[in-house]
Amino acid sequence: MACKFSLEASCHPPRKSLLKVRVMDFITSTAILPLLFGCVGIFSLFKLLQRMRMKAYLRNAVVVITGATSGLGRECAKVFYTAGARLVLCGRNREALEELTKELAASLATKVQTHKPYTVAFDLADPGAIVAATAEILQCFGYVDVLINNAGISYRGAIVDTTPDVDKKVMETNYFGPVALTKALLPSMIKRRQGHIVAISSIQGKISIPFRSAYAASKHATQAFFDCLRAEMEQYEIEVTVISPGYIHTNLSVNAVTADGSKYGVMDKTTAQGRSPVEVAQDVLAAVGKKKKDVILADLLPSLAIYLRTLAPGLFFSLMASRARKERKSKNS
Ligand SMILES: NC(=O)C1=CN([C@@H]2O[C@H](COP(=O)(O)OP(=O)(O)OC[C@H]3O[C@@H](n4cnc5c(N)ncnc54)[C@H](OP(=O)(O)O)[C@@H]3O)[C@@H](O)[C@H]2O)C=CC1
Ligand SMILES: CCCCCCCCCCCCCCCC(=O)OCC(=O)COP(=O)(O)O
Repeated sequence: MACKFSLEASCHPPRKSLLKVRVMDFITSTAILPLLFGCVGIFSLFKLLQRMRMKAYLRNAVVVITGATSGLGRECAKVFYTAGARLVLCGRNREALEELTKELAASLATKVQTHKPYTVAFDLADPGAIVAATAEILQCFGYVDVLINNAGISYRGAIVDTTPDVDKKVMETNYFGPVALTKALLPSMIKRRQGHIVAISSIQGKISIPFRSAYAASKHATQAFFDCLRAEMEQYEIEVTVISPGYIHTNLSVNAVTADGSKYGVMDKTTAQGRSPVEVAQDVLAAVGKKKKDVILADLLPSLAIYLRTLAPGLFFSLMASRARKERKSKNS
């Protein structure tokens, strides 16, 4: 048998192409090619099955989305609607919810059957309103398959200037509200031994940056609560997904509250340069469909910062202190 690696040609091709010829020869003469095709085939089949399972999971599922009036929540409404979910859209602005419902109904038909969303307007900072909203949802649908705790408010300010009322407002909206809504829906999920709770947290649920104390605290608390919930709900087969995005191009910074309680009203550069909420909503849909437990949706730097906080906290704290100095300086100049 001829050895494939011997140099047979009398006219020597250049070194690089010779190597190419040898590699190609090796691939075609061994079992590598069928093996490669086999692996690609198995991988594609796995992906196809995963996609099919994901679609079946969300089709006709009762999905409650808070903060559906704008930004990420609005885009989540669109992707879950297109996936065939039976939506319950929540927010404080009833008109914006109705407008979104009309927009969804007018959107192009998809391959799956879509359902007219149901809307419930309530304030997450009002515990009584949460109880009433839950009762309304359960009376209408009987159960909830997926709860997406997306609504939230951000904050900008120095700790020394911030009134306790501002700290409370941010914690009520971002932490106590979602916790109360989740607890109100849990008994029916436990009874069915089925359900999925999603929390839209933030990179700031993993690391704290200066002048975001109330926001970062509320998101750290969110991460902690839903991590505990995941462990406690495993026995009932209830899924818990915590999603931590980096900057998204929404009105979050415009709607942020400042140290004295007034509206910040500015579209920050970081927010404006953030990811498109349409793309982030697609990632949320995929994370829910794949029943992921903890997902970071951010660029390399924020993701590395999380590791730095754990592996070299001293260095991370110095970087944050320098960031605070710089921010203070630019504000005073
Ligand atoms: N944009 C970003 O850079 C990032 C955002 N996130 C998170 O994504 C989530 C969505 O924010 P995003 O879309 O960006 O911001 P938006 O300001 O566009 O949306 C916030 C939503 O929350 C709702 N909301 C606010 N306060 C309350 C309340 N008291 N009761 C009920 N609903 C309320 C608002 O509805 P309404 O005013 O009608 O009540 C609105 O629909 C938040 O949890 C945020 O922390 C995470 C990382 C980055
Ligand atoms: C090994 C090298 C590591 C280098 C790490 C350097 C440290 C860099 C710090 C990066 C900080 C990133 C902060 C990201 C914050 C973020 O994405 O927040 C998302 C939000 O929730 C936005 O809300 P906001 O109201 O603050 O706009």
